[in-house]
Amino acid sequence: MIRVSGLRKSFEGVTAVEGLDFEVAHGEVLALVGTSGCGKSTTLRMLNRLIEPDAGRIEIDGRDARDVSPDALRRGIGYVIQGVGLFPHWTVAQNIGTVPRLLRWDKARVRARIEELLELFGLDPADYADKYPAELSGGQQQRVGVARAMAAEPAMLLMDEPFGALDPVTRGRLQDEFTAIRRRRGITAILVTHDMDEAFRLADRIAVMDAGQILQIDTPERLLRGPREGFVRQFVGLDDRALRILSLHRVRELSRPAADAPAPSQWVSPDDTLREAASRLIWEAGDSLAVVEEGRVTGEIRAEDIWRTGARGAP
Ligand SMILES: Nc1ncnc2c1ncn2[C@@H]1O[C@H](COP(=O)(O)OP(=O)(O)OP(=O)(O)O)[C@@H](O)[C@H]1O
Repeated sequence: MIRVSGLRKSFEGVTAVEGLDFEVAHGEVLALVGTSGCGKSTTLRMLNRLIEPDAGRIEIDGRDARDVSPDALRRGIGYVIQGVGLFPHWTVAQNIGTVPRLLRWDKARVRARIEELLELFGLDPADYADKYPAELSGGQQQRVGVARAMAAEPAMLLMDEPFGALDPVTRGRLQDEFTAIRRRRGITAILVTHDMDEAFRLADRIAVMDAGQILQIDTPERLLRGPREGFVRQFVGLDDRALRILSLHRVRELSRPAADAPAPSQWVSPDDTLREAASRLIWEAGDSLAVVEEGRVTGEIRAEDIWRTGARGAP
């Protein structure tokens, strides 16, 4: 658990962060969003003491960050930065093994962990472990960067635009991998992103920042339904808020019972979002769709239920 209170930082008289207070619970992902220069990266870098705050307190799992040496702190916190920052003269395996080696894990354990992470991120260890960063695509490097940050199973991950500068397909795939790993393992993370869709997709809560302050910190759905200020309204994009709310919910939440049958030609899976189901219903001009798992109908989803979920005042 991370607890930040009264955090401040200025650079030569320019205020970067002004009186930040927030908490991140164990297993929670918090996204920091806001316009360029609002203090997101400075906030992250104070958490791992790459920048020392002018005032305020950072507590990580009950310990004041000032009482832990910067090196020890960073070994316990995975850090992913935009542009990856892999060591170019080290292989993929050496890059991923950096922190475990610093922590003096024995060789076999380091090797096993590297293989496990490469597999988790869809990179076959036999093909990739001994490659150098320059031999990988940008998306593969980015995956290795995230794998490296997670290698020593840190209590916390700080991610600064980890999936930025990728094509939408690769970004989507990495976001899905991150979500899958989170479900399996649990990850406590703070994610800086410029992409609101990414924040809605990955975060449990979102902090909207402006001029070094947090204007509102809330779950994606509460931000969409109740933005408290003009800036937050603008930032979360109210024009398509109904659709954004639908993308936060899954078909399984609204699936009604239906008779067992083979899958018809048009169907959705329980893990599809309501937004995907709505899009398909509009396309098919239908009122309902079969919910299918492993080739059999397991339920039915109705348009009226979906519309109600996206409506103003829905619970
Ligand atoms: N080392 C530094 N020296 C001087 N000013 C700095 C330094 N680091 C950040 N700043 C200033 O502090 C403010 C906040 O910067 P920060 O990088 O935290 O913003 P950001 O929200 O992460 O921006 P972006 O989205 O563009 O990455 C900016 O005005 C920036 O110019």
